Amino acid sequence: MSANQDAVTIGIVSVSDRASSGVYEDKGLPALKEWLGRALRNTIRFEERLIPDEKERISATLIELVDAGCSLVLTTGGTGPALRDVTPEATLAVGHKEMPGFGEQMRQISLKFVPTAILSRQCAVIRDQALIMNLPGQPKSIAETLEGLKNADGSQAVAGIFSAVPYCIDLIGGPYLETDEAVCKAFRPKSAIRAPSA
Ligand SMILES: Nc1ncnc2c1ncn2[C@@H]1O[C@H](COP(=O)(O)OP(=O)(O)OP(=O)(O)O)[C@@H](O)[C@H]1O
Ligand SMILES: Nc1nc2c(c(=O)[nH]1)N[C@H]1C(S)=C(S)[C@@H](COP(=O)(O)O)O[C@H]1N2
Repeated sequence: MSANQDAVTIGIVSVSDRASSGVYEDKGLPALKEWLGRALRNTIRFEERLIPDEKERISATLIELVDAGCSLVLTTGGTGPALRDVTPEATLAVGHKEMPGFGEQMRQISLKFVPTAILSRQCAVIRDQALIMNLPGQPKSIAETLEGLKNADGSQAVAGIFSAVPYCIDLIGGPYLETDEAVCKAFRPKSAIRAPSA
C-alpha cells in the first residue's frame, strides 16, 4: 500500500446450509477473497462469516459487520426461489436505502452465462456507511458478476457490478478504493478521481 492509499475492511459472508454444516467445503469465501485481492490495490482486512440460510442470523451478521467498520459487505448464496433462500429478505431488513441497480445489472450479466439467472433475487442496500450486496451462491458466479463479461480481445462486453462500487463507497464517506484496471476498471466522474498512487 502506498502513502495515499486507504485501507479497507470488507465483510464476506457465505450463506449455505450445507457448507456451514460441513456437508461440503465452502468455496464462497475463498472465491470472494481471491477476486477482491486481485481487483483491489488497497490493503484489505477481511471479516469472514460462514452461516446457514436463516434470516435472523443473516441480518444479525450483516449488522455486526457494518458495526465492526466494514465499508463493503458481500454475501454469496441464498438468493434463489427455494424455501430456505432468504438472503435478499435478510438484507432488505437491515438496509437504510435500497440500491436496485446492482441486482438488475447482476441479472443482466448472469443471463449471458446461464438462463436460470432469472431465478436469482440478489439485492443491494446501504446501511450506515456500508454498501451490502448479495451475489449468487454458485462459486464461479462471484467473479462473473463482479467482473462482468470480457470479449476475446480483453475489452469489456458487459460491465461487472464492481465498476460502480468505488464511487458508491466515496459517496457514503468510505475509503477511496483503487482497482487494478486489468481486472476491473472503476468508473468515477472526473471530479471524484484522485491522483493515482505510485
Ligand atoms: N458456499 C458454497 N461452497 C461451495 N459450493 C457452493 C456453495 N454454495 C453453493 N454452492 C454450489 O452451488 C450450487 C447451487 O447453490 P445453492 O445456493 O442453490 O445451494 P443450495 O442448494 O441452496 O444449498 P446450500 O444452501 O446448502 O448451499 C450448490 O448445489 C453447490 O454445488
Ligand atoms: N453468474 C451466474 N449467476 C447465476 C448462476 C450461475 O451459475 N452463474 N446460477 C443461477 C441459479 S441456478 C440460481 S437458482 C440463482 C440463485 O442462486 P443462489 O440461491 O445460490 O444464490 O443464481 C443464478 N445466478
